Amino acid sequence: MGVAVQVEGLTKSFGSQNIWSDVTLTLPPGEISVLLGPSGTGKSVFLKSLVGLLKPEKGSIILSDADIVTCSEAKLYEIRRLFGVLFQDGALFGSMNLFDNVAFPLREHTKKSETEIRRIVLEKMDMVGLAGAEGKLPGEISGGMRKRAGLARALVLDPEIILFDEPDSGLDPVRVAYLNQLIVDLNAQIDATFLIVTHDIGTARTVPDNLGLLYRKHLAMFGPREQLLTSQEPVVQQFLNGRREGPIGMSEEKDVAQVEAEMAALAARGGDQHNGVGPKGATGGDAVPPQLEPSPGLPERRAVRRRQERVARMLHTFDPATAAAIRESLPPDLLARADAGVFASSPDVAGRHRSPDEPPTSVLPGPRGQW
Ligand SMILES: Nc1ncnc2c1ncn2[C@@H]1O[C@H](COP(=O)(O)OP(=O)(O)OP(=O)(O)O)[C@@H](O)[C@H]1O
Repeated sequence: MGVAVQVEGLTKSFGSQNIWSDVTLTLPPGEISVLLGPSGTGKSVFLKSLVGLLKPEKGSIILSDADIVTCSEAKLYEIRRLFGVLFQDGALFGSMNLFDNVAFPLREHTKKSETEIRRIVLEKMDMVGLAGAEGKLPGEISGGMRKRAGLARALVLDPEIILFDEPDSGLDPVRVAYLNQLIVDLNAQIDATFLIVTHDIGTARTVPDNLGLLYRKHLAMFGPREQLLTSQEPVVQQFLNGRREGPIGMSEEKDVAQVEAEMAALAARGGDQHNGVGPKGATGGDAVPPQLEPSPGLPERRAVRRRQERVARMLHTFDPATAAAIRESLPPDLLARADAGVFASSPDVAGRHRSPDEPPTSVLPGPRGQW
């Protein structure tokens, strides 16, 4: 099973430019989480902080009993081996064929024999659907295949956490659909903790167990997918529906009067309509579409039952819309226990973005009514 990553009070600046402050969330072990946010809100900076490539000034990132922010270089080197990272372009070496690209971490970081390396590389390339393409150069294959090769390389050291930086970038919608299925299939096979940064709303709606949104230098919200998909927060609704009307402007936030006028016009038109990126948003129709399941023949995702137990414990803390959506995902035994109040005093709310005592729908600090 993958490990949990507990981020607490994380703050990162470059000189006088604050990127984000006080980011607190837990990536539950083995679950798939998606982090959304307008361009430039620091999603990539967050990923780089998780692997210790950037040092936040404040806060902690705890996994496997170590704090990535403050641990020694030697410990960081050890911890990094728990991570696999899929960079945006696959980050392949152009002069090496796919076999050598995928074998690279094994040759760099292990003392395995070439026979063993060959077995592992072929197994991982098969897992990502690239069997037979070992001899190709990155320049000879499509963008989708390059992503798959990058993913195979991210898998070779058997990571417990995999970070995906915009896996859908540059891919057509069909390739994105295949890649999303591959991500879910891999999660079922290896049960590692996944964090995906994406702008793709269809991915955000259908792939993850948990969703988060970075906005205005803070984590606006992070929680079970149902919490964001049913959220009435204007910024969350605007983002998940990919529309212009709302607090998020072209390059900065808009003023209150403009947002109010836009929202009134939107309501007059009947709210969010189908926008071609998936089922309707929170104000209409199916706000919480079914989550992608592993392909036939693959094992069930072990994270599913763990997550059901986790969210059943949190059920009493959610607003009615979120609780109703979560109830639909729970098996009868857990529902019965939740309704009997068995979990009511449980402190276990992993995946929260704030303390258990605060309402889970609380969002950004900031002047009331600004968005
Ligand atoms: N090494 C660095 N030094 C200084 N500033 C940086 C550095 N890395 C990132 N930044 C700044 O941090 C901000 C956030 O960048 P980041 O790439 O994390 O955003 P993002 O949310 O991933 O954006 P996008 O969705 O467009 O990929 C940007 O203003 C960027 O210029």
